[in-house]
Amino acid sequence: MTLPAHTDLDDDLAAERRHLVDSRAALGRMRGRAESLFSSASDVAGDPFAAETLGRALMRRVADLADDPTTPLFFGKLDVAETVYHIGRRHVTDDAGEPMVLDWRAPLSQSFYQASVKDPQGVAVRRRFGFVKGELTSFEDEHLDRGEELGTSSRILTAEIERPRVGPMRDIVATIQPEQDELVRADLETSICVQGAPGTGKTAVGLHRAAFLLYAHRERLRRTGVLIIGPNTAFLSYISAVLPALGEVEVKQSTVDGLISRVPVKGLDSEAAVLLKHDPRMAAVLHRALWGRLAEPTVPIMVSDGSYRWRIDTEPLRRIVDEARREDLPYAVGRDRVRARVVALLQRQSEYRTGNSPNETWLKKMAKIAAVREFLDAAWPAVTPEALVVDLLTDADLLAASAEGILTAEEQATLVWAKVPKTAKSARFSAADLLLLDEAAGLLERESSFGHVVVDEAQDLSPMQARAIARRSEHGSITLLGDLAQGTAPWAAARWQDTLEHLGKAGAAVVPLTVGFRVPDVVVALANKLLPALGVDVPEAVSLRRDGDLAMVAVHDAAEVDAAMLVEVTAALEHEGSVAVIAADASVERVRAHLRAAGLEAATPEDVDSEARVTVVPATIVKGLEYDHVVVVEPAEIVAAEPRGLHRLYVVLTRAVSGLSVVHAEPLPSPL
Ligand SMILES: Nc1ncnc2c1ncn2[C@@H]1O[C@H](COP(=O)(O)OP(=O)(O)OP(=O)(O)O)[C@@H](O)[C@H]1O
Repeated sequence: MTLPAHTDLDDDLAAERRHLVDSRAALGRMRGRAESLFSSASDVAGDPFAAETLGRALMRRVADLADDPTTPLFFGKLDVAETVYHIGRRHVTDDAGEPMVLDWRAPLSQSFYQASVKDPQGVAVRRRFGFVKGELTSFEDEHLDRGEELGTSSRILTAEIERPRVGPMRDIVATIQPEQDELVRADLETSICVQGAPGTGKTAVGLHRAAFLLYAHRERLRRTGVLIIGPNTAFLSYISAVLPALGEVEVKQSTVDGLISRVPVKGLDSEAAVLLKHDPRMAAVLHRALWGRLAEPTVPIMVSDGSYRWRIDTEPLRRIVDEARREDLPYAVGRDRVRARVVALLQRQSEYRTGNSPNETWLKKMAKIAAVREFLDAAWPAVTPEALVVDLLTDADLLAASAEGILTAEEQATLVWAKVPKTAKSARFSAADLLLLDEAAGLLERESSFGHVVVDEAQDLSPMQARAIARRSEHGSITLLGDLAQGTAPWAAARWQDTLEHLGKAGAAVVPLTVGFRVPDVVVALANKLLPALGVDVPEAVSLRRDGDLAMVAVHDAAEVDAAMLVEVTAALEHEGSVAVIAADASVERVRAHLRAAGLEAATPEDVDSEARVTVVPATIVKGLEYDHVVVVEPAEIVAAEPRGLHRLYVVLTRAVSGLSVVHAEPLPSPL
């Protein structure tokens, strides 16, 4: 590549810096205009309601235009057909409305991520900018028209990947890779499943796709909403800053448990009961238990409205119930439908007899009148999710009838509660019961559907959890992100197709990501030794990172492990960036105490804004997180702690950005 003469380069840099200053000033004016519109909203709008609505929209606009001096307004530039376009986190226009910076999500910006020598898309030159503490300090050009292309050897990309990690996750808009961009910009109707090795950017892709869809379908998604589902609260706090940094604040983030928590958890299940309650056969059992409540009408309805007496025979009543049953509506909707049809029959009789249509009051009265209510309570009884689940788990006969041919007698016995609660409301539901309650609620009434749902660490979804998500994305699309090799739940998927089916998105394509941006190749090589033992068919990761250190520290005695850990932590603190000690859950407090005794107060993984540089993380919480330097304490103990311990160790070994130390007294697990 030929570099321009020294002075040209300086001139160029100066011009770009001027554009940065001008763009910032223009953004300030945009905000000023929005603010003055906001303060005069009540004069412009005709009535208080309109003023309120307009005010809210303008307030949002003012917030949208906030300028964060620590993030550069643009990070790239395209030279297309003699016109230049700066690409940044948001649109900035000058006073005449001409673009000064294009939003990275705009259609034209796509070429910044996708243009290549082979397919230049009209781009003559692509420029990437380097920043140091918000100051524009350098740039890097690719003259695509002269056959220059840097790909992953871009110095600016490398610097971004190798930058020390501190605090919460950051956006990657400046360096999204072509295969990531394709997933980010997949259209709203398309559901996709991304299988990617650790650190290939699955989480990043999911979050950027949410931001992209919100930009491309703002109105629709503002109405229906976008939901991000993550494995635990530590993970949610780790990713919580990414979307706001991209200007998107109206996205709901939750765990599956948070999504379905309709009652407080007070009960505890046996391991066998937990497994069963995550099994999709429970959906079939609940379905049968609910619809088994219907009973054939055996007595006619006889009512009087004060002036006349009306009668509906059992035959038409039977027809009404059968018809509604065949319509396959949610149970509670079906019940309302039956009531409405009974009232319609009474209405017709009244019209026939009196020659007049009865009024609203009459219709309402008939809908609630005792005879109609009694008929409904017998033929199509009302039920709550709580009552349905309590009945099923406390009434062995009902369970036997509902589970016949679905669950074995032994499985049924596993489910039955020893104590019958006084009322359904006072029942001590377990965490797994929440899944049954949610399933029951979904049988009774339709859930409202999000426009788009991103599910991270999806390999750990149980079929019943997937069904809970399916109910909330029935009319929307999903982005499913995960790695089968990192499946640690007892029900973890072995094939994506199964999960997709439970999610109601069987047609979604499974797309691999294989380029790793986090884990250095020496560390990847160590973790990859575990892959053959994990029983899944996934492509190995290829690391972009040639830097990075791996240290295997063997000590002779378990009593020396903590001291060796402290040596590794102290050495890691000599370098920039975050340090994590990952240990089996049972050893976390011991490790923390040892650090404290040495004067090191360690943070917890939930506390992403902590000043402490060292975090102690239980092995079961570390999924999805990353730290510059990771010290793993006693891998054998991590493996022994749970049935899928080797999968857990694979997760633990792939958290390091620049260095990994493995401290052990026990022999390493055999694949290593
Ligand atoms: N295109 C990119 N440019 C720069 N950094 C990137 C890029 N893609 C991913 N990264 C970085 O790589 C790291 C790993 O990304 P991410 O957490 O999204 O991976 P993941 O596939 O979800 O990992 P895991 O399987 O461990 O959950 C993050 O620090 C992320 O910012």
